[in-house]
Amino acid sequence: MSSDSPDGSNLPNSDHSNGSSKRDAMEISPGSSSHERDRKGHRDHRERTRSHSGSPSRSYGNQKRGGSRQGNRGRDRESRDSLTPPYKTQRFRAYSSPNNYRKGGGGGRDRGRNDSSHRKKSKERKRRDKRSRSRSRHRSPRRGGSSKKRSKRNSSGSSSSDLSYRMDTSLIGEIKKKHGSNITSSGRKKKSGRSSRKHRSPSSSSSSSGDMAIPASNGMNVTAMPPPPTFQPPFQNMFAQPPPPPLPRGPPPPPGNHFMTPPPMPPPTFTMPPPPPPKDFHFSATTSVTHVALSSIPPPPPPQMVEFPSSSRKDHLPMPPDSKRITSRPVIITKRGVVFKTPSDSDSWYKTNLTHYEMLDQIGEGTYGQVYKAINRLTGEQVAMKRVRLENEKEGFPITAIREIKILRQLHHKNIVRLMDIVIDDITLNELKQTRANFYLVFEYVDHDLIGLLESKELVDFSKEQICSLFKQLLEGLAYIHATGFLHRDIKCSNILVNNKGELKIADLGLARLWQKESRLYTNNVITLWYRPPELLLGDERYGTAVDVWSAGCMLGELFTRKPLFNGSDPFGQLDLISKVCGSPSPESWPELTELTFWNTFKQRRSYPRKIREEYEHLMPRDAVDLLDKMLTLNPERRISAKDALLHPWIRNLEHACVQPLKLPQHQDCHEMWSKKQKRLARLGKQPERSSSGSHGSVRASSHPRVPPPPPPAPPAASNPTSSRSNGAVHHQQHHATSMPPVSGIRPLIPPAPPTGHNHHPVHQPFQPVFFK
Ligand SMILES: Nc1ncnc2c1ncn2[C@@H]1O[C@H](COP(=O)(O)OP(=O)(O)OP(=O)(O)O)[C@@H](O)[C@H]1O
Repeated sequence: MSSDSPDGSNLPNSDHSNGSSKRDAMEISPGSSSHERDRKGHRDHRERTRSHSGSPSRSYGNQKRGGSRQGNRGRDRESRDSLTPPYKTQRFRAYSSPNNYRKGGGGGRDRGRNDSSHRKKSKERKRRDKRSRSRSRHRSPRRGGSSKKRSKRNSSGSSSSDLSYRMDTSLIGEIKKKHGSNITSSGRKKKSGRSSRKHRSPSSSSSSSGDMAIPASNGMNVTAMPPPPTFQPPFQNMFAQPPPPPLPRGPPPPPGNHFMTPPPMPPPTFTMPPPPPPKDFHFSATTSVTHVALSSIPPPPPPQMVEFPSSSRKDHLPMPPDSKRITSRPVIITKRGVVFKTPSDSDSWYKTNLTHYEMLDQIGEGTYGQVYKAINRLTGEQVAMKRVRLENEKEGFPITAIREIKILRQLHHKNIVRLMDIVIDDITLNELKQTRANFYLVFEYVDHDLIGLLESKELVDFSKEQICSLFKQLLEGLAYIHATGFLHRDIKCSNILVNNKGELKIADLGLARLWQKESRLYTNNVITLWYRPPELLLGDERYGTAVDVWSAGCMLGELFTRKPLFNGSDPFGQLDLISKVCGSPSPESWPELTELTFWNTFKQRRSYPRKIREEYEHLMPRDAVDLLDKMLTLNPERRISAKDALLHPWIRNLEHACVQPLKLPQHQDCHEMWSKKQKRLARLGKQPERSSSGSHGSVRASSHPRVPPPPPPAPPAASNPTSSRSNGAVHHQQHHATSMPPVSGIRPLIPPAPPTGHNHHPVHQPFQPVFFK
């Protein structure tokens, strides 16, 4: 049985504790004063002594006299009744002042026993205890404070009293908290009166100071806990009572009355004058070594007052726009040791909240929320706001969003979409605790995405040079991502944005992650199926930047053909489609193939020859086909890198400035969601709607002449699934346009709730990027 547990949890065995708890529960009433409790303590001790010396029945005889209820303190006390005699002595000493102990504790007052041996024993114990007490008073703080030593010194009274004292103090605080401060103060003062005067030990003095220091509202206040009785502060003299002022001397006695007048009192003398307290030392009743150390720490600088644009809502911003805080993290060091400078534009972060944005329309539906077009009311700038739904409280902030934020903050390139800010629902901090807030990633607004443009054949036509220019931009962005040590892992047309100036931006880095060659395994379940490379389809988990190059290669073909190259409906179906054009994978050209998980499962009955050139020569320039061939190499080790692709003759020789500017629809923003909606309407035989975002909402409507809506796109050829992307059976099925009312005037700030029954976590079909490595 361990008797020295700091929290006392393992003090008694269960039987004893139960019994004694019950017993004690009947002894002390909640309103009983500590004086009463002290008396009870004496009684207890007497009873215990009796019980110990052979009359157990009597030890329970005082049940009637005591109160009825008691909290922890009583339980703690009672729970120790079952302990061995030495422990009992300790316990009792711990709970009673030495004075009380002398009065009632030693057994000498046990009038029920007159045998001399017992008296002798009691006296001996008393003496022993006295010695132990005097020893403990002079013990150094270290000894007294060492729990290790304490646990060894099982019979040492000081350690136990130290422990019990702490418990006692905190429990008193608890009781005070429950019943008011008048419960213990008086009792304790009374109890410790004599002993405190006599010993002036920290324990005794702190009993009163402790009472005063413990606020009634917080009984467990650690700082208010007085030092243990055996604790001697290092600067003991500093804590000595200041000398009393010399007594006022009266006028000199008249001569002749000397015998009547008492001699003037000499000023009190001190053998050791109290030294002045050290500089910067703030005395407190609980001062200890720790406090000395703390006081030597320079105080923190005073908090800076920061001006928020909207002071009423400033508390719910993720971080205050304290410029000092932003400049305090000027560089980001990645695992690879790549150092990025924090961009200068990050200074503008966290300076806005949702009230600063006017939501115009929904333009996209993402994996973890909707994307809205909005206008910054302060600057008039158009932005795209990607809503991050906190659907599941347990899951917290989606990891994909965290990754996207983290990575985008490190990527700064003209061909990568710029993350401008993060804002939160316009709610107070209290509301935030109760409800699930929405976070918004604020991006620069880009007018179109590539899928929206490719599907709007009537509106957009690309020349070969324009495609080359776009593709070069894509490669530049991708080469940058790879050079900085990241994999995008979701390159596809809907994630490639193009603005009206013809600038391409890579978006959606929700699946991106840091990549280290040969370092570890990554999840295989990434990249939308149609853009997924063969190594992933065969279960490779040690892939690299080549996966993005394959996806980009698929996009190159798609830019010319305006339809997806390989639109399989499952991984093996996808692999089959790839094999028909790129040839069947074979260990001859790809030796590592046999090590891949699904290689044995994927047994092709037919072996297909490679025929990329034949397939695309008539659709693309020869050089472009050559690059396509290099990018769609089955063996990832032999696949061209993004960096090398930029050196390919078809790309290298292109000058962006020499390319005819893209003629993009200014009246209509072409995003995937809008495009899908048009197709749906066309299928239903309805007149296609103009997207509100296309006219830039009500804000910019007047600046753009309205043109007649474009004719509905031709219905998809359902018979041939590979003939058109718009078959839609597999591709981007997850993007359901919500029925947003057309914009008329300023839209409400809070975006509409997602439609009921809608899958809030649309995923790339048919795979679901759930697990990340
Ligand atoms: N900065 C932007 N400007 C304009 N439109 C954007 C912007 N960002 C995203 N979009 C539109 O929103 C759509 C969805 O955005 P995004 O792909 O980033 O979300 P997601 O949740 O990652 O979607 P997914 O599940 O398809 O990966 C895009 O296809 C695009 O049409």
